[in-house]
Amino acid sequence: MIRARGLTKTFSRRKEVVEAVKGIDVDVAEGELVAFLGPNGAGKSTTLRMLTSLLEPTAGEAQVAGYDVVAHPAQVRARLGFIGQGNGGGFSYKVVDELHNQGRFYGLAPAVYRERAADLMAALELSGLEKRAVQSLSGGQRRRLDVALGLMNHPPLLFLDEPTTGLDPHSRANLWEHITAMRERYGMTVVLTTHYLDEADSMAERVVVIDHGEIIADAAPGVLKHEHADDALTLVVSGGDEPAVRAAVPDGFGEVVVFPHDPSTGSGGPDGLRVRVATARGADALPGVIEAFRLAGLTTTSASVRQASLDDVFLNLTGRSLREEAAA
Ligand SMILES: Nc1ncnc2c1ncn2[C@@H]1O[C@H](COP(=O)(O)OP(=O)(O)OP(=O)(O)O)[C@@H](O)[C@H]1O
Repeated sequence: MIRARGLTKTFSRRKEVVEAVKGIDVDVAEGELVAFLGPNGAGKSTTLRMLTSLLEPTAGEAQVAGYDVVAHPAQVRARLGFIGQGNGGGFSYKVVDELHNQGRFYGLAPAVYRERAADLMAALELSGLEKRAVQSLSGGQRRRLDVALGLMNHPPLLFLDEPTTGLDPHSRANLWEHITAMRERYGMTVVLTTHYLDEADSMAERVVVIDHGEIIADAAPGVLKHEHADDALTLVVSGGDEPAVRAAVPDGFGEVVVFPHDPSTGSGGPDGLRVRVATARGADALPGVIEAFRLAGLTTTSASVRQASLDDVFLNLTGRSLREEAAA
């Protein structure tokens, strides 16, 4: 559905030159749901705008839905829906008029756009809001209207630029439910950008991590975490000192950190130690560590596994925390 090679965008303004996208190669197969994940300014929107033919690349090429984005922008646009960061709906228009106008824009016959608008309003829980002015909708309703607008031409490919930014967690989850339902219903390929790590992790089948205009990783979230980050086991042990604990950790594990245990915050007694062990597949590895400790005469009084996150992946790849950058 998408094939981009060496896609590049350089903005020049006065003396400032910004290399927003630095020669990315990316393929998206029909039916995939792909999230572009990266910090602010990474180049996600610029990439999307090139792939939707809204912005001409400085170099490189991209075929989208079978057409070259530079040579055949009209054919590309006819085959995609694009939901940008700003709200598409005109503020004072009524919801239903917005949808009908969109249908007219795509050259649909009145009977067709009326039926599609009614259908999409029902599917996206907008029924009853037909006559409401767009400006009176809640943030979540506005975003669902944006999705409806993007789907009026029944596109085989849908692009969403940060669809859930600014929504509360409930509205974000709700919008995701609708996006996945719409995708199944229309068999669409979906490409979106986000800087919400949890969202990319739980919802996307494939995550393309983009930083400083370059793709630095591209795989399923589980694969990224397995390849680029470790789970962390935390055990509280007693019956031995730090050297004994370190010696008891079996070979093949990652970094081992030993802290004095604070008995006021958990089990282990006054002589307990808190041990953090980095490892792949933490849940599977934990029993082996507990058994190795037991054989070394150590007693494990509590244990937990923290699974690697996409933030760990980003941190290991870039030395920076995406979570902290997003918060900043
Ligand atoms: N029209 C423009 N003129 C000059 N620089 C631009 C322009 N558009 C984007 N940029 C710059 O290109 C870089 C990439 O921006 P882009 O909007 O693609 O990032 P992003 O990953 O989508 O970020 P965000 O999550 O904040 O939307 C940034 O440094 C940005 O300031």
